[in-house]
Amino acid sequence: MRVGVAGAGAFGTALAIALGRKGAVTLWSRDEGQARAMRDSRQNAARLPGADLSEGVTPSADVGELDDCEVVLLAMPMQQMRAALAGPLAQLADRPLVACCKGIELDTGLGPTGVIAEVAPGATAALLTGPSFAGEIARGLPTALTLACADAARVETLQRALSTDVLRLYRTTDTAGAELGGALKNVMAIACGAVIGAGLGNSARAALMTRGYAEMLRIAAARGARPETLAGLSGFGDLTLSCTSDMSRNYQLGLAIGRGAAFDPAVTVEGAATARAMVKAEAYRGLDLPITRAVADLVDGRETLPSVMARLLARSLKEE
Ligand SMILES: NC(=O)C1=CN([C@@H]2O[C@H](COP(=O)(O)OP(=O)(O)OC[C@H]3O[C@@H](n4cnc5c(N)ncnc54)[C@H](O)[C@@H]3O)[C@@H](O)[C@H]2O)C=CC1
Ligand SMILES: O=C(CO)COP(=O)(O)O
Repeated sequence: MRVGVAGAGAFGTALAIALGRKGAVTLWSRDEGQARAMRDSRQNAARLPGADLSEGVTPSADVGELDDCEVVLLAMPMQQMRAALAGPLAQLADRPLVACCKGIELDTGLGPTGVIAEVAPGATAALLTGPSFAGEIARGLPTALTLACADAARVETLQRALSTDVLRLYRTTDTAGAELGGALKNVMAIACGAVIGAGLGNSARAALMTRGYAEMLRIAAARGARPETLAGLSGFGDLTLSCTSDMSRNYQLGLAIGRGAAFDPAVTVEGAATARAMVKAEAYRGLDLPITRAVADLVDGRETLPSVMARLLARSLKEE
């Protein structure tokens, strides 16, 4: 199956490299200069320096080159996906589209598959998510991910097409669960980074991860997602990775907040918009989301870490 990857950031490039080791992959960048540089150097120096493009990868800025791809991975940030789908990628609306982003859309409260269903209703909407760092995938290190698609037959075909000998995909039809796990773990990673950055300790981080997971389960239940999906790679797995690794950009933003340090606003940090989206979304009104609300307050500078911590610690004692 010929694979297209739309979006030549760190993750799109890493997935193209992994899949390009077993077949033909078109890696589409919206930037002609970047596509040319990748063709010439066989690297993506801007987003994934040091990783060689594998043999099967053809970089291109011509969206027409995605036409003969039977499946296209959408590897741009969550808040950019709607515009990309409605714009240059509109011609791909008749095939499986696999979102590779993690987040909740700020304007609508939808996850990635919800946005695909709205903008490209003729496509099969799927999601690839789970614990993985682009640099490690590009190096061929073993990685397990969740592939979610409501169409039970289609998800099996895609699972075979997108797995390799070191990239092991597990499948589920619970798209809501998979997208919530991937989106919300980023919010919790910001919270954990802030606690570590401020020197509040590993015990506090473990508490935040656990109570954050409880919050994720409450949100999942409100959206009709299956709790066992949250316990899998896309939820618990990715929560563990992002809340404990300083390779995570969401965790790094948290560290900067905790240390009172500056953070480059150009870095892709999905958890900030997701925290805002969760607080804003009508569907979650009335849910007890203290950590998500705290992260939204922190990233928007409405509250300082000491006052957020004081608020969390002053909550009434309750049953676990
Ligand atoms: N980097 C990683 O290790 C992982 C990233 N992800 C997810 O992948 C998604 C993308 O992240 P990264 O690749 O790391 O970000 P990145 O910052 O490295 O790259 C984002 C890319 O998206 C492109 N882009 C933005 N808007 C676009 C549009 N409208 N049309 C086409 N391309 C567009 C940019 O030009 C850029 O190349 C995020 O949702 C992230 O959570 C998931 C797992 C691992
Ligand atoms: O999603 C990721 C790990 O699974 C990458 O994390 P960051 O986006 O926080 O870097």
